[in-house]
Amino acid sequence: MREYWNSFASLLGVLAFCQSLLQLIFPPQLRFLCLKFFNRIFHLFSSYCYFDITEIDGVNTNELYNAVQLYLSSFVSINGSRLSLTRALNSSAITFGLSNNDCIVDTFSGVTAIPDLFLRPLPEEKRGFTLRIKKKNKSLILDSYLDYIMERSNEIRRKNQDRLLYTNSRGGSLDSRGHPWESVPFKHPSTFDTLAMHPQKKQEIMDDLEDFANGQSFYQKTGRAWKRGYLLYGPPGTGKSSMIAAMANYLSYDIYDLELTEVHNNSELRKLLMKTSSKSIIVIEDIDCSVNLTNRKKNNKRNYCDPEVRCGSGSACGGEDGGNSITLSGLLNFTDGLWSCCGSERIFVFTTNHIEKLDPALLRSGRMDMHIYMSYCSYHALKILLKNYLGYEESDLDYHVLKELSDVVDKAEMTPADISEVLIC
Ligand SMILES: Nc1ncnc2c1ncn2[C@@H]1O[C@H](COP(=O)(O)OP(=O)(O)OP(=O)(O)O)[C@@H](O)[C@H]1O
Ligand SMILES: [Mg+2]
Repeated sequence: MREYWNSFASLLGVLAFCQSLLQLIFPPQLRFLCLKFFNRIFHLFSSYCYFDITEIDGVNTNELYNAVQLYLSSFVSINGSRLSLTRALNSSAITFGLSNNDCIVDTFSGVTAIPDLFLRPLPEEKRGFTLRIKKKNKSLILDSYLDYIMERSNEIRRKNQDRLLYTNSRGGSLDSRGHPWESVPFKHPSTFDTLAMHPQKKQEIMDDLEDFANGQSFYQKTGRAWKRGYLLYGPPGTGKSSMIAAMANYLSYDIYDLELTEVHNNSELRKLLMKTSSKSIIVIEDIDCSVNLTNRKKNNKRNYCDPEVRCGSGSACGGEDGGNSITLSGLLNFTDGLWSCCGSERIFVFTTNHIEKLDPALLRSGRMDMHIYMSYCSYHALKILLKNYLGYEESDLDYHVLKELSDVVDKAEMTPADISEVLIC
């Protein structure tokens, strides 16, 4: 590594010397021609090729430049003698960057040969980076290395950035950038540690989420869209919304809270879906209340004008796109159809207090992969609440008190929300 650095640095030194010599002796035009000539000679005999990644590409900003900048921040240690510090919008993390004329030698092991990659910031008047690759490795690694940088930078960005909670509560109107979603930083403190439920069930859900997040190759191999559906059901105050927040915090995903009553038709639903990003949880809360989703058979036999298969307040007819309400089939397409696969690594979560009101089509396996019953407070859940609110471990409590609690808690049919209120007082 050091070898490459030294040879490159000495080459730069020679070039800088030639340049200053030229400045002294020749007029600017001749100087320019000479430099061009030297450059040609240099590149002809060099075993490397060079790529400039500039900040601005014509009038557009260069996405690759930002990606490289972020990627390099993962290399630079705080011990460096001179570093640039940045903090991006919506980010709580500070990233480090190279200052001018510093360079980094990277090795990329995605291919058989280990290529020499050399990233160096361009001089200040032209902000950018130079990437140096051995000529013989150029075709072998260039594309895959750049893809790798883009992927890594997205990962770093996601890790550094505050997660966002999106809503479509403005109805169908778009913001100034043409986005149908509005967002605020997502700061819900619920985690799987604070969630009161049976530890075994909790672990099952965490394992399932983990498998999903790490399952890219499985989904590719089996030809399945990389998405997963969870249906959370149970009485009010049993932690369905808290579970969604815990999932998002566990996986570091954004949340899209879809307000179905604000969606006018199926095509609008599709557009909303298209504008969601990967690594996100798309939530429809209280699905039985937001839409009338019963009796899909009628939906199939009759037409979309049947008020029983429509949702929202409007009931004007007009087919899938012309009307002002969405249909059950539109919603099923949203979660399951071809459009659900635009983007990847997305989780759908539906919640309901009344699972019996939902159409079997929504419940069939494959559509909602996991049905999670959020129950009244059990003894195990109670122990977690006692720890959260009062700091009591099981060992801090008297055996008889514990026995009494375990006897009464199931019969009491109290929700974790009820018990939390009692414990706060
Ligand atoms: N399982 C739980 N673990 C920890 N806290 C809980 C749990 N269930 C409820 N709570 C507490 O009760 C409050 C309300 O819970 P939450 O909103 O998650 O319930 P919900 O099931 O979504 O209710 P709803 O059906 O009315 O939407 C939470 O802010 C949390 O403090
Ligand atoms: Mg809720």
